[in-house]
Amino acid sequence: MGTRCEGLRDSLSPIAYYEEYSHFRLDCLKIDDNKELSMSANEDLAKERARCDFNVSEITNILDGGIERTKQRKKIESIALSNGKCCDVTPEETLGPKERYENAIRKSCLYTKIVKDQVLTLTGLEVLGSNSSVLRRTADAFFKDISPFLLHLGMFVPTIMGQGTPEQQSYWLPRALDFQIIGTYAQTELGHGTFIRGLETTATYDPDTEEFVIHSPRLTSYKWWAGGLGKTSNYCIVVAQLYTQGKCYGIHPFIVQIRDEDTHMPLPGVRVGEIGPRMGFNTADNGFLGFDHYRIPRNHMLMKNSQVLKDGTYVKVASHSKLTYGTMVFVRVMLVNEVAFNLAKAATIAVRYSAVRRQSEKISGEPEPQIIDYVTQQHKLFVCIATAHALQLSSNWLWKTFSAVLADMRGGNTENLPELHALSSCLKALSTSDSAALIEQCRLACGGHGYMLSSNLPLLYSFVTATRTYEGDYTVLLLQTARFLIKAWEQAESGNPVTPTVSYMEEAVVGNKYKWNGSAEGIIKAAYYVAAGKISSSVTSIRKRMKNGKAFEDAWELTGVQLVAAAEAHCRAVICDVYRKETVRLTANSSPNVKTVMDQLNMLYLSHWALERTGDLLRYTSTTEDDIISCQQRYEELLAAIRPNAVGLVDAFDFPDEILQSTLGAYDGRVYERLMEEALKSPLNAEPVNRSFHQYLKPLMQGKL
Ligand SMILES: CCCCCCCCCC/C=C\CCCCCCCC(=O)SCCNC(=O)CCNC(=O)[C@H](O)C(C)(C)COP(=O)(O)OP(=O)(O)OC[C@H]1O[C@@H](n2cnc3c(N)ncnc32)[C@H](O)[C@@H]1OP(=O)(O)O
Ligand SMILES: Cc1cc2nc3c(=O)[nH]c(=O)nc-3n(C[C@H](O)[C@H](O)[C@H](O)COP(=O)(O)OP(=O)(O)OC[C@H]3O[C@@H](n4cnc5c(N)ncnc54)[C@H](O)[C@@H]3O)c2cc1C
Repeated sequence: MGTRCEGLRDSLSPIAYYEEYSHFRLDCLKIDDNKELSMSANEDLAKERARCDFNVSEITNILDGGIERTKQRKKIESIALSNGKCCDVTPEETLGPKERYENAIRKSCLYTKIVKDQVLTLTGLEVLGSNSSVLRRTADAFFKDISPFLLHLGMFVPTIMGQGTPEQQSYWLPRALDFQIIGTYAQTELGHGTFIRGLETTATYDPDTEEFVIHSPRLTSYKWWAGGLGKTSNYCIVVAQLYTQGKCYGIHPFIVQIRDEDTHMPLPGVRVGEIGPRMGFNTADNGFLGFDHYRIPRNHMLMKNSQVLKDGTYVKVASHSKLTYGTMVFVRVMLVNEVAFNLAKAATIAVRYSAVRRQSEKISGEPEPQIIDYVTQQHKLFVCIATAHALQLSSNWLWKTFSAVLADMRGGNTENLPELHALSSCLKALSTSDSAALIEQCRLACGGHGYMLSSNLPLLYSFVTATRTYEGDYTVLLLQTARFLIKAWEQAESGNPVTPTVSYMEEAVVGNKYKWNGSAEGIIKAAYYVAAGKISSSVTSIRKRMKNGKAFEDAWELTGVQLVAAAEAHCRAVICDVYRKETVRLTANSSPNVKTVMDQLNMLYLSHWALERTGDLLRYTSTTEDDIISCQQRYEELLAAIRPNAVGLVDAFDFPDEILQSTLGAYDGRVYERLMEEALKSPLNAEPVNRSFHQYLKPLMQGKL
């Protein structure tokens, strides 16, 4: 679909290509076969680029984290994309389930080989660290849906790194990084996903043989969902209840071989398969897994945080009981970046398409405007660009926070873990939920063509909406953050110091109402006051319920709706704050126009959320109706100010066409030509008359059925 992919069939024009693969002439579709479909770029998009008043690559560099990182990313992308093998001549989505999976494996192996042979030599293991987002982004040129290797790199390897002893790491990591073994992360079971203390798979230590016996006692204990488990992996991390010397010590991670390394047959005592069609992830062979008293060596328990000695003695090593949950925290941090990137893709597609698409008349008889000139369209789209920036910058900030806490923990200090857990939980929840909603908004903004799979918007949505559920459901994670907030509120009330991300509570506990001020800093402060107000209301409700005789757990449960809203408000304030501070910091040395447009986007985001939460502002601050009116006016002015730079802003995300994989979003804007080219690839167009006509339609129509 992108320029390099076209190279695969360079010798054939689209019409000739179609005729080659079909058996009837294009005049059936009423296309004049003397004319080529237009190969020239769309003029409206060219005009948009000409009117953009800032240096696009400056913003690209900011989003990448500096000019050197942009260069590095482009180098990796060009290595991976240069041979054109990433593209499918037959669209992935028109294949049957087996062929899709096989094709995904073919491409995963191809991509892995490119990474191993060419990218790793360039970056070293950095590619899995700070460059992993580049690896992830580039992978999208190979897969429209998901690679079956995602869990291997995304969770199997990180779990060994985070939960294995140095000896275990030096044994397993070289094999895993070289893809001699492929693994996944099997935690969720049919019966339990959220409540992991309730998992039912058991790992019972047998000191006589120095082995663990892994067992699935009932149907609900079957592992369910792990990506790449159904057909691809031969190893996996299994999270199971550890029993030794007759006592249960709770859930622990184990490395379990499930298939023969040579034949790939499931090993005796292992029952493994794929879970069937899903809304998305259909190339990721998500699987089920059960064990019948299956034995693994003692040293296959990942023993960094706790150990079982040869005689069965249990030894706790870690200073914090939740360190076994470390991989989940890591992935939640990664996911903020993941969804920012996917939202940026959707925004690019929808903004470019809106510059190409013309519809209706603003003034009777006048030419039809580009749909991006409707203010309602700008309202739908510009917040998507701003949110992609907000989440990208928040994700960089969260990564730094995560790295600092990790460094502390290496020195035995787990003091900041609760704050990291609270932050990563709510940022994961809000970023995935916002991104899914806004990607759907981008699809709606593209009208009927947005519904085409070839636009790539439906697949982006089906992927991102899953991120709201996996790695901790939205509500469940916000309730985790709420636990932290309520405790912090009580600390602040009693005059004790609180941690940096909740320091706003120290001022807010006094109970004064904040007077609205429409500056960026004023809106952020108001957002913190809204959060404080909601936390305070939740505390009051819990206390009232307890005063009326409820136990704390019941009072908490009954206050759940307010607690989730409080955690949401807290997280929104944090995102607004981080987005503002990072924008100011990162544009300090930028050219004036870059500074201006980044500031406009930031103000748009802040005003958007102020307007979305007017009820809260009126309730928890001294905001007046006049303040809301001026905020609305400012918001509309910002839409108009951003409009001329909209295409430049999405160009700054710098997605090659191969990564966007969209008929509507390609750089040259040949939307209609690409839609037709893709339609012509439909298997139903491979013959003029489908056999069902003779089998069913004709007998029906002739009354002979
Ligand atoms: C070729 C391909 C190229 C690819 C390129 C590779 C690039 C890689 C990047 C890719 C990035 C991502 C890809 C990943 C794809 C992932 C797919 C999906 C995987 C999964 O879904 S795995 C399964 C995840 N499961 C969950 O998340 C379960 C959610 N549930 C929980 O986390 C917990 O059960 C809980 C809800 C937190 C409750 O736990 P628990 O009951 O034990 O705890 P309590 O509620 O009683 O709380 C007690 C106490 O502990 C605190 N606490 C809880 N969790 C943590 C924690 N993690 N850290 C610190 N503290 C924690 C809690 O707050 C309480 O504290 P308090 O008592 O209040 O002080
Ligand atoms: C595409 C996809 C890929 C996945 N990949 C993996 C993988 O590789 N490995 C793996 O181990 N798992 C994987 N999972 C599983 C995933 O982690 C879980 O589905 C997720 O954690 C949610 O758990 P659940 O399904 O048990 O939902 P449930 O907990 O049953 O949630 C159902 C509803 O109940 C609500 N709820 C549950 N508990 C509470 C509570 N305490 N308070 C209030 N409300 C509550 C939730 O908010 C939700 O609305 C994957 C899931 C998906 C969709």
